[in-house]
Amino acid sequence: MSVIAAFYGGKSILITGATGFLGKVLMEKLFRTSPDLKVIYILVRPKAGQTLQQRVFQILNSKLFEKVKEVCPNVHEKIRAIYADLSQNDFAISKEDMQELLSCTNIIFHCAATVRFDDTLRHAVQLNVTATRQLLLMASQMPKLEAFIHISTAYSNCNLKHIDEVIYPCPVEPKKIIDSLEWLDDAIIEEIAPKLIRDWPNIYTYTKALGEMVVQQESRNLNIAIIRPSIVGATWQEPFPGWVDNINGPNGLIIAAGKGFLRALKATPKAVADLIPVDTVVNLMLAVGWYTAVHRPKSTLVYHSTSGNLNPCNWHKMGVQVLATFEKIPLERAFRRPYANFTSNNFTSQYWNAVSHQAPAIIYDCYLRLTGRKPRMTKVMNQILRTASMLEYFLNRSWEWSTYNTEMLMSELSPEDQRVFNFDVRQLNWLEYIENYVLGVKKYLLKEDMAGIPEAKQHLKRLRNIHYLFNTALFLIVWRLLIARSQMARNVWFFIVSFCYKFLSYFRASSTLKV
Ligand SMILES: CCCCCCCCCCCCCCCCCCCCCCCCCC(=O)SCCNC(=O)CCNC(=O)[C@H](O)C(C)(C)COP(=O)(O)OP(=O)(O)OC[C@H]1O[C@@H](n2cnc3c(N)ncnc32)[C@H](O)[C@@H]1OP(=O)(O)O
Ligand SMILES: NC(=O)C1=CN([C@@H]2O[C@H](COP(=O)(O)OP(=O)(O)OC[C@H]3O[C@@H](n4cnc5c(N)ncnc54)[C@H](OP(=O)(O)O)[C@@H]3O)[C@@H](O)[C@H]2O)C=CC1
Repeated sequence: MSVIAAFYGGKSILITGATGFLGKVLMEKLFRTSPDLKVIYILVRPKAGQTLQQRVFQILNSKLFEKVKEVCPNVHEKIRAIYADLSQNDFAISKEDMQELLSCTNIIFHCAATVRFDDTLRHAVQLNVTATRQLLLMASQMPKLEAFIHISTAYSNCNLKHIDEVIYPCPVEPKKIIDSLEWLDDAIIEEIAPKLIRDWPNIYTYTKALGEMVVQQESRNLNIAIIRPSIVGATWQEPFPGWVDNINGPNGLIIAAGKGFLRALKATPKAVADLIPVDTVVNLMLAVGWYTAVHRPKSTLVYHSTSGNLNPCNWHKMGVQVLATFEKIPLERAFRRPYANFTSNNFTSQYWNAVSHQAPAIIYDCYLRLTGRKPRMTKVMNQILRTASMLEYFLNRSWEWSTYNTEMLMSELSPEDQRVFNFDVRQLNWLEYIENYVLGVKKYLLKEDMAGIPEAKQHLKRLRNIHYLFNTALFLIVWRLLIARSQMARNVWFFIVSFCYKFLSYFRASSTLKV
């Protein structure tokens, strides 16, 4: 019997960010392994014209929750969606709902955040810092609270090379930033943002670092732990391999590569690709929730959920395997054949951008114009290149994250818990994982049918023929122009033709002699 699964039985659990990538996998695992839990409160806002109930209905009826429905048929009754907007005062939660949350919650998993790298400083601080402070304040008024688990990121201190499982101070106090944002106008905030974030690469990682400081400063007597995942990828094993549902991080790049839009990337081939499967992160979160509540460590413990120091993979290996999978299982209606080139050199990268990305997009848009359609490829290409350039910082560096706390926790688990809540990334087979990941992107994110694979392969063959035809035509045109304009080109051409002629004559003569 799993000790951790039993621990969550009968508990009231509050999850923020439950509609996000990590949040959904967390809920799924909780319902599947502890179907006798009392209730999961989720703080949700209406979005994209959907009410709270519609959003919950959609999640529970998704493929991800298929297994849950078998083990926990009354899952609908155990989930309680509470209207909340984390960027508002008191989260805009009604008095009755707040009362219920304060009096009943046993465990909090705080996953909500804005993960956009280019968000405004005001919004990112509101979500990643102020909302964390507000939630801690709420937590301090919860008499039954046993543990508060805060999800940060392994990149919150990416301005350092070696990162320990400790909270590092930020140069400016979070409180000072929160206070000043109250009276500064947006234009001034955006002007001072680059000065504030200093050597952090973007607003996201900076505000996540501030969020950790807030956790440390406002922890009062609470049992708190911080989890820092690196780049969270598709599921490894549970509930099934390869599940993924948004275009963040690697996912967008995998699609862009598979569709033949992205054929080169400014990345250091040997740099560590620190991906961590989402189910591994969730297993660690649940183990940390149990450990923090039951063992009550004296200080706030930080746990790294990373793969680089235990089972490293690099971008080259990852890129090669992504391409190998596209050979077997191509995406439908590709723009060009998938091809990949990792380069860390600025000049080469700009060359590839011009030749492999911008030129084909312009040519295709000309074709669309000529055939009376609206050009769109240049816009799509620019968006992909913008995203790729935002991720460049992470593709050209390696970090060392120590994992003492994570390994200590692993050794504290019973063999059964180590199996049910496995977060030992040493057991991960990268080649298999990446293949399932790419397959998952095709099936669950792009919703492409496997029956369409033969047609997709046929389409790639046609693209290859077009490519050869195009290159031959280009060569002939360039050659014709050169011959017409340059005496030297004519001389070279004359030399090549006469050399070939002499070689053929010699070959014919010698074969006649042999006979
Ligand atoms: C030898 C082999 C060589 C191979 C060579 C090469 C080939 C390559 C082979 C492949 C190899 C694989 C390597 C993988 C590398 C991975 C590196 C990852 C590093 C990650 C580090 C992460 C570290 C930190 C980790 C963390 O700690 S946390 C999480 C990380 N955070 C992020 O990953 C957010 C980033 N992104 C943004 O910050 C924003 O995306 C931004 C970028 C500003 C754009 O922003 P923008 O241009 O505005 O575009 P969007 O608004 O995003 O969307 C644009 C359009 O897509 C639509 N759309 C948005 N969503 C969705 C959605 N769900 N579902 C459906 N559609 C959506 C939206 O509707 C809009 O459509 P439209 O309206 O135009 O029609
Ligand atoms: N994905 C990754 O690679 C990594 C993620 N992390 C951390 O993990 C956590 C979860 O990330 P992930 O699941 O990927 O992110 P998602 O973007 O998928 O999910 C973010 C969640 O936060 C919610 N949210 C955002 N703004 C508000 C708001 N104003 N009010 C209420 N809810 C809000 C979203 O709700 P809605 O659906 O309504 O938008 C969504 O549920 C974050 O803290 C992130 O920093 C850390 C390392 C890597």
